[in-house]
Amino acid sequence: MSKKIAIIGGGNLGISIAEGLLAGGFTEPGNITVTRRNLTLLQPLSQKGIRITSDNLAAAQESDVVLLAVKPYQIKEVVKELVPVIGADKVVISVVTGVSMKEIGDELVSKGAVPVFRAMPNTAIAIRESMTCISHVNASQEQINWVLELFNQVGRVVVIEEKLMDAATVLGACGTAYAMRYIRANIQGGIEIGFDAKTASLIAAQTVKGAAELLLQKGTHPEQEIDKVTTPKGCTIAGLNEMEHQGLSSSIIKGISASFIKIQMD
Ligand SMILES: NC(=O)C1=CN([C@@H]2O[C@H](COP(=O)(O)OP(=O)(O)OC[C@H]3O[C@@H](n4cnc5c(N)ncnc54)[C@H](O)[C@@H]3O)[C@@H](O)[C@H]2O)C=CC1
Ligand SMILES: O=C(O)[C@@H]1CCC=N1
Repeated sequence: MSKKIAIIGGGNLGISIAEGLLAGGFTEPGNITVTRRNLTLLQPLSQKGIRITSDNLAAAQESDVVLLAVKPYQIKEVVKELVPVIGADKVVISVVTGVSMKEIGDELVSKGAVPVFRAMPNTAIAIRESMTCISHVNASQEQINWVLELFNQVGRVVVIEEKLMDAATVLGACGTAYAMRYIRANIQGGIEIGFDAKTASLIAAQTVKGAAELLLQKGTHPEQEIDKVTTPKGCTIAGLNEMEHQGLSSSIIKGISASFIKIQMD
């Protein structure tokens, strides 16, 4: 029988997850409940048959899987609220940045060995192109398989040690924003060299998508693919070297480190 899923915190990510599960046909709309305090922004989900409510307790009680998608500073209050209805028969999945499975488990200690997962997806989950990193504790192989299948439905998934979860947040979740900024810079450059914004956007986005698919489908290394493009004395290497002279790779590496340090500090 299909599991019922409660997404607690229907914001950017919570809504994207609900949309991705629906788009992939992973479960029927009626098996998904999304909660937030102000329901107005959840109306579009409701129109697709997803249940919406501001009642976290009822949503969790009626569900087999409780997916926590609130902000880090909100999670302890939410988990405390849900303690009466969470037990070892339920699966808790947290997508909350920087909050460990132990911190969540400690709030549930009175309920025994509750299966807790951490999942770090990104907003591309809405179109089933997420990269999701998963860690877990107290979970059976069946529960692990189900959670992996859930996130496989909405992109690619990899199991990691929890100690890498902050790094996963940066590379795999913040990474969507980094990629968007790179694409936007290409659009700005494209306009400067003559394209209208719409054409520049199409070319820039598809070119980045194609580059990523080359790596994902062929399993090659970026430098192998770069060598196929950089004709000797050609225009590509002239532009690429100028970007490196301006600090392209170094700025990205420093930015990733800055995001990581921010998580570690919070
Ligand atoms: N946005 C992203 O790309 C990613 C976000 N995350 C993590 O996911 C979590 C959510 O992030 P966003 O969706 O961006 O934030 P958000 O602020 O858009 O969503 C949080 C939602 O939780 C709701 N909420 C707060 N307290 C609540 C309560 N007591 N009961 C019910 N709902 C409540 C808020 O109304 C809001 O809609 C954060 O912990 C974030 O670090 C992780 C990976 C990617
Ligand atoms: O920026 C943030 O804190 C969250 C975590 C990853 C994406 N958004």
